[in-house]
Amino acid sequence: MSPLANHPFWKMNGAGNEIVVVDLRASAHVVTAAEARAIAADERSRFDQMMVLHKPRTPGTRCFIRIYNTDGSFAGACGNGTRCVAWVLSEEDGTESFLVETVAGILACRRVGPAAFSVDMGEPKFGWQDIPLAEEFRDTRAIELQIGPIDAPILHSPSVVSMGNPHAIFWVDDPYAYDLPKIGPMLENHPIFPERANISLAGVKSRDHIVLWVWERGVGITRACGSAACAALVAAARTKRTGRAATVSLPGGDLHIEWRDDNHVVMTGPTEVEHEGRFDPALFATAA
Ligand SMILES: N[C@H](CCC[C@H](N)C(=O)O)C(=O)O
Repeated sequence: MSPLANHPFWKMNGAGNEIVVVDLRASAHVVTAAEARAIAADERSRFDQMMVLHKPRTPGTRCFIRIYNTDGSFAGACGNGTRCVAWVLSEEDGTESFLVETVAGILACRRVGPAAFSVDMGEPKFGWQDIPLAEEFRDTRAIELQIGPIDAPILHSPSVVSMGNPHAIFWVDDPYAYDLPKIGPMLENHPIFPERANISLAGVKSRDHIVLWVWERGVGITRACGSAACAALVAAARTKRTGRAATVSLPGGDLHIEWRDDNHVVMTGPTEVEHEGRFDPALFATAA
Protein backbone atom coordinates (compact mmCIF):
# COMPACT_ATOMS: atom_id res chain seq x y z
CA MET A 1 0.00 0.00 0.00
CA SER A 2 1.23 3.52 -0.76
CA PRO A 3 2.74 5.36 2.23
CA LEU A 4 0.39 8.23 1.31
CA ALA A 5 -2.78 6.14 1.68
CA ASN A 6 -5.43 7.65 3.93
CA HIS A 7 -3.48 10.81 4.71
CA PRO A 8 -5.53 14.01 4.38
CA PHE A 9 -5.20 16.10 1.26
CA TRP A 10 -6.73 19.26 -0.14
CA LYS A 11 -6.98 20.30 -3.79
CA MET A 12 -6.83 24.09 -3.72
CA ASN A 13 -5.74 27.03 -5.78
CA GLY A 14 -4.11 30.33 -4.94
CA ALA A 15 -5.08 32.95 -7.56
CA GLY A 16 -5.46 30.04 -9.99
CA ASN A 17 -2.09 28.42 -9.18
CA GLU A 18 -3.04 24.74 -8.75
CA ILE A 19 -1.99 23.52 -5.32
CA VAL A 20 -2.29 20.17 -3.54
CA VAL A 21 -1.68 20.15 0.22
CA VAL A 22 -0.85 16.77 1.78
CA ASP A 23 -0.67 16.37 5.55
CA LEU A 24 2.08 13.89 6.46
CA ARG A 25 2.58 15.23 10.00
CA ALA A 26 1.47 11.81 11.28
CA SER A 27 4.04 10.00 9.12
CA ALA A 28 7.81 9.94 8.63
CA HIS A 29 7.46 9.30 4.89
CA VAL A 30 9.22 11.64 2.46
CA VAL A 31 7.42 11.76 -0.89
CA THR A 32 9.66 10.65 -3.76
CA ALA A 33 9.89 12.42 -7.12
CA ALA A 34 8.14 9.43 -8.76
CA GLU A 35 5.26 9.59 -6.25
CA ALA A 36 4.94 13.35 -6.82
CA ARG A 37 4.76 12.87 -10.61
CA ALA A 38 2.09 10.16 -10.20
CA ILE A 39 -0.02 12.39 -7.97
CA ALA A 40 0.28 15.26 -10.46
CA ALA A 41 -0.71 12.94 -13.32
CA ASP A 42 -4.08 12.04 -11.71
CA GLU A 43 -6.69 14.64 -12.56
CA ARG A 44 -8.17 14.49 -9.04
CA SER A 45 -4.89 15.58 -7.54
CA ARG A 46 -3.31 17.52 -10.41
CA PHE A 47 -1.00 20.28 -9.20
CA ASP A 48 1.47 22.95 -10.20
CA GLN A 49 2.92 22.62 -6.69
CA MET A 50 2.33 20.05 -3.96
CA MET A 51 2.91 21.27 -0.42
CA VAL A 52 3.72 18.33 1.89
CA LEU A 53 3.39 19.09 5.60
CA HIS A 54 5.84 17.35 7.94
CA LYS A 55 6.30 17.53 11.70
CA PRO A 56 7.89 20.82 12.78
CA ARG A 57 11.70 20.98 12.86
CA THR A 58 11.93 24.22 14.80
CA PRO A 59 10.10 24.98 18.07
CA GLY A 60 7.41 27.62 17.55
CA THR A 61 6.67 26.62 13.94
CA ARG A 62 3.55 24.67 12.94
CA CYS A 63 5.16 22.39 10.36
CA PHE A 64 8.03 21.87 7.96
CA ILE A 65 6.89 22.03 4.31
CA ARG A 66 8.46 20.24 1.34
CA ILE A 67 7.40 21.77 -1.99
CA TYR A 68 7.26 19.70 -5.20
CA ASN A 69 6.82 20.81 -8.82
CA THR A 70 4.79 18.82 -11.39
CA ASP A 71 7.98 17.16 -12.69
CA GLY A 72 8.84 15.88 -9.18
CA SER A 73 11.63 18.45 -8.59
CA PHE A 74 11.80 20.52 -5.40
CA ALA A 75 10.82 24.20 -5.33
CA GLY A 76 12.58 26.33 -2.72
CA ALA A 77 9.57 28.60 -2.36
CA CYS A 78 5.91 28.77 -3.33
CA GLY A 79 3.95 31.81 -2.28
CA ASN A 80 0.51 30.70 -3.47
CA GLY A 81 0.98 27.26 -1.94
CA THR A 82 2.09 28.76 1.37
CA ARG A 83 -1.17 30.74 1.55
CA CYS A 84 -3.07 27.48 0.92
CA VAL A 85 -1.14 25.78 3.76
CA ALA A 86 -1.97 28.77 5.95
CA TRP A 87 -5.68 28.24 5.22
CA VAL A 88 -5.42 24.56 6.27
CA LEU A 89 -3.59 25.43 9.50
CA SER A 90 -5.90 28.33 10.35
CA GLU A 91 -9.02 26.19 9.81
CA GLU A 92 -7.49 23.44 11.95
CA ASP A 93 -7.41 25.37 15.22
CA GLY A 94 -8.83 28.83 14.52
CA THR A 95 -5.50 30.63 14.92
CA GLU A 96 -4.92 33.54 12.55
CA SER A 97 -1.21 34.09 12.75
CA PHE A 98 1.59 31.51 12.92
CA LEU A 99 4.96 30.40 11.55
CA VAL A 100 5.78 27.67 9.05
CA GLU A 101 9.19 26.46 7.86
CA THR A 102 10.48 25.68 4.35
CA VAL A 103 14.01 25.19 3.00
CA ALA A 104 13.95 28.96 2.36
CA GLY A 105 13.49 29.66 6.09
CA ILE A 106 10.74 30.42 8.60
CA LEU A 107 7.76 32.26 7.09
CA ALA A 108 5.11 34.19 9.03
CA CYS A 109 1.49 33.73 7.85
CA ARG A 110 -1.50 35.87 8.78
CA ARG A 111 -5.19 35.53 7.97
CA VAL A 112 -6.51 38.83 6.58
CA GLY A 113 -9.96 37.75 5.36
CA PRO A 114 -12.26 34.71 5.14
CA ALA A 115 -9.96 33.09 2.58
CA ALA A 116 -7.21 35.69 2.19
CA PHE A 117 -3.74 35.42 3.72
CA SER A 118 -0.52 37.40 3.92
CA VAL A 119 2.79 35.55 3.91
CA ASP A 120 6.13 37.08 4.79
CA MET A 121 8.23 35.58 1.98
CA GLY A 122 11.51 36.64 3.59
CA GLU A 123 14.34 38.65 2.08
CA PRO A 124 15.23 38.70 -1.63
CA LYS A 125 18.80 37.86 -2.66
CA PHE A 126 20.60 39.53 -5.54
CA GLY A 127 24.13 38.06 -5.58
CA TRP A 128 24.95 36.05 -8.72
CA GLN A 129 25.90 33.02 -6.61
CA ASP A 130 22.61 33.30 -4.69
CA ILE A 131 20.38 33.08 -7.79
CA PRO A 132 22.47 31.06 -8.85
CA LEU A 133 24.03 32.14 -12.16
CA ALA A 134 26.76 30.14 -13.91
CA GLU A 135 29.08 33.16 -14.20
CA GLU A 136 29.78 36.35 -12.34
CA PHE A 137 27.52 39.34 -12.88
CA ARG A 138 28.22 42.27 -10.56
CA ASP A 139 24.88 43.94 -11.30
CA THR A 140 21.88 41.62 -11.38
CA ARG A 141 19.42 44.43 -12.13
CA ALA A 142 20.03 43.59 -15.79
CA ILE A 143 22.16 40.66 -16.93
CA GLU A 144 23.47 39.96 -20.39
CA LEU A 145 21.10 37.33 -21.74
CA GLN A 146 19.08 37.44 -24.92
CA ILE A 147 17.15 35.21 -27.25
CA GLY A 148 16.42 35.69 -30.93
CA PRO A 149 18.61 37.28 -33.59
CA ILE A 150 21.76 38.94 -32.17
CA ASP A 151 20.99 42.33 -33.71
CA ALA A 152 17.21 42.19 -33.02
CA PRO A 153 16.66 40.12 -29.86
CA ILE A 154 13.11 39.06 -28.97
CA LEU A 155 13.84 39.34 -25.26
CA HIS A 156 16.95 40.61 -23.48
CA SER A 157 18.55 41.95 -20.27
CA PRO A 158 16.38 40.38 -17.55
CA SER A 159 16.61 41.28 -13.88
CA VAL A 160 17.37 38.25 -11.71
CA VAL A 161 16.32 37.68 -8.09
CA SER A 162 16.20 34.78 -5.64
CA MET A 163 13.13 34.52 -3.41
CA GLY A 164 14.50 31.19 -2.14
CA ASN A 165 14.09 30.07 -5.77
CA PRO A 166 15.57 31.50 -8.98
CA HIS A 167 13.64 34.10 -11.00
CA ALA A 168 14.42 36.01 -14.21
CA ILE A 169 12.18 38.93 -15.14
CA PHE A 170 12.10 40.33 -18.68
CA TRP A 171 10.60 43.83 -19.02
CA VAL A 172 8.13 44.15 -21.88
CA ASP A 173 5.13 46.31 -22.84
CA ASP A 174 2.63 43.46 -23.15
CA PRO A 175 3.57 40.05 -21.67
CA TYR A 176 0.86 38.30 -23.67
CA ALA A 177 2.32 39.50 -26.99
CA TYR A 178 5.07 36.84 -26.66
CA ASP A 179 5.00 33.10 -27.27
CA LEU A 180 6.00 32.23 -23.69
CA PRO A 181 5.03 28.52 -24.01
CA LYS A 182 7.72 28.27 -26.71
CA ILE A 183 10.32 30.66 -25.28
CA GLY A 184 9.88 29.58 -21.63
CA PRO A 185 11.56 26.17 -21.82
CA MET A 186 14.61 27.58 -23.64
CA LEU A 187 15.14 30.23 -20.96
CA GLU A 188 14.29 27.93 -18.02
CA ASN A 189 17.05 25.57 -19.16
CA HIS A 190 19.56 28.19 -20.36
CA PRO A 191 23.14 27.33 -19.25
CA ILE A 192 23.37 30.66 -17.39
CA PHE A 193 20.95 29.11 -14.82
CA PRO A 194 22.66 26.00 -13.36
CA GLU A 195 19.55 25.22 -11.25
CA ARG A 196 17.18 26.33 -14.04
CA ALA A 197 14.92 29.36 -13.40
CA ASN A 198 11.35 30.61 -13.28
CA ILE A 199 10.85 32.96 -16.24
CA SER A 200 8.54 35.98 -16.07
CA LEU A 201 7.44 38.56 -18.61
CA ALA A 202 6.53 41.76 -16.78
CA GLY A 203 4.66 44.80 -18.10
CA VAL A 204 4.82 47.79 -15.75
CA LYS A 205 1.52 49.67 -16.12
CA SER A 206 2.07 52.28 -13.40
CA ARG A 207 4.14 52.90 -10.25
CA ASP A 208 1.91 50.40 -8.41
CA HIS A 209 0.69 47.95 -11.05
CA ILE A 210 2.53 45.17 -12.88
CA VAL A 211 1.05 42.66 -15.34
CA LEU A 212 2.91 39.33 -15.14
CA TRP A 213 2.95 36.10 -17.14
CA VAL A 214 5.10 33.25 -15.78
CA TRP A 215 6.74 30.13 -17.14
CA GLU A 216 7.55 28.11 -14.01
CA ARG A 217 10.58 25.90 -13.57
CA GLY A 218 9.52 22.25 -13.42
CA VAL A 219 5.92 23.06 -14.33
CA GLY A 220 5.34 25.30 -17.38
CA ILE A 221 2.75 28.06 -17.80
CA THR A 222 0.75 28.61 -14.60
CA ARG A 223 -2.16 30.90 -13.82
CA ALA A 224 -0.22 32.55 -10.99
CA CYS A 225 3.15 32.37 -9.26
CA GLY A 226 3.49 34.12 -5.91
CA SER A 227 7.27 34.05 -5.62
CA ALA A 228 7.52 35.40 -9.21
CA ALA A 229 5.16 38.23 -8.26
CA CYS A 230 7.46 39.04 -5.29
CA ALA A 231 10.57 38.81 -7.50
CA ALA A 232 8.98 41.09 -10.13
CA LEU A 233 8.00 43.77 -7.62
CA VAL A 234 11.42 43.74 -5.98
CA ALA A 235 13.19 43.90 -9.35
CA ALA A 236 10.83 46.68 -10.53
CA ALA A 237 11.47 48.73 -7.38
CA ARG A 238 15.23 48.10 -7.62
CA THR A 239 15.27 49.42 -11.18
CA LYS A 240 13.04 52.38 -10.25
CA ARG A 241 10.19 51.18 -12.46
CA THR A 242 7.74 51.12 -9.50
CA GLY A 243 7.58 52.00 -5.84
CA ARG A 244 7.96 49.34 -3.12
CA ALA A 245 4.34 48.14 -3.19
CA ALA A 246 2.22 47.08 -6.14
CA THR A 247 -0.65 44.97 -7.35
CA VAL A 248 0.64 42.20 -9.58
CA SER A 249 -2.00 40.95 -12.05
CA LEU A 250 -1.56 37.36 -13.21
CA PRO A 251 -3.87 35.32 -15.49
CA GLY A 252 -5.58 33.78 -12.42
CA GLY A 253 -5.97 36.93 -10.32
CA ASP A 254 -4.24 39.72 -8.44
CA LEU A 255 -1.65 39.55 -5.66
CA HIS A 256 -0.60 42.47 -3.52
CA ILE A 257 3.14 42.65 -2.90
CA GLU A 258 5.02 44.94 -0.55
CA TRP A 259 8.81 45.14 -0.11
CA ARG A 260 9.00 46.49 3.42
CA ASP A 261 11.72 48.77 4.71
CA ASP A 262 13.06 45.88 6.82
CA ASN A 263 13.80 44.12 3.47
CA HIS A 264 11.08 41.47 3.90
CA VAL A 265 8.65 40.89 1.03
CA VAL A 266 5.01 40.40 2.05
CA MET A 267 2.54 38.84 -0.35
CA THR A 268 -1.23 39.00 0.15
CA GLY A 269 -3.81 37.11 -1.89
CA PRO A 270 -6.70 34.66 -2.05
CA THR A 271 -7.04 30.91 -1.52
CA GLU A 272 -9.81 28.57 -2.65
CA VAL A 273 -10.61 24.95 -1.76
CA GLU A 274 -11.75 22.81 -4.70
CA HIS A 275 -12.13 19.51 -2.83
CA GLU A 276 -10.67 17.71 0.13
CA GLY A 277 -10.38 14.14 1.28
CA ARG A 278 -7.93 11.36 1.96
CA PHE A 279 -5.68 9.55 -0.47
CA ASP A 280 -7.35 6.43 -1.79
CA PRO A 281 -5.25 3.42 -0.67
CA ALA A 282 -5.51 1.90 -4.15
CA LEU A 283 -4.70 5.03 -6.04
CA PHE A 284 -0.92 5.21 -5.92
CA ALA A 285 -0.22 1.61 -4.93
CA THR A 286 1.68 1.00 -8.14
CA ALA A 287 2.84 4.55 -8.76
CA ALA A 288 6.31 4.48 -7.25
N1 LIG B 1 3.95 28.80 -7.91
C1 LIG B 1 4.91 29.08 -6.89
C2 LIG B 1 6.33 29.11 -7.27
C3 LIG B 1 6.84 27.89 -7.86
C4 LIG B 1 8.27 27.98 -8.21
C5 LIG B 1 8.76 26.68 -8.72
N2 LIG B 1 8.27 26.40 -10.04
C6 LIG B 1 10.27 26.58 -8.64
O1 LIG B 1 10.77 25.53 -9.07
O2 LIG B 1 10.95 27.48 -8.13
C7 LIG B 1 4.57 30.35 -6.14
O3 LIG B 1 3.41 30.68 -6.01
O4 LIG B 1 5.50 30.99 -5.64
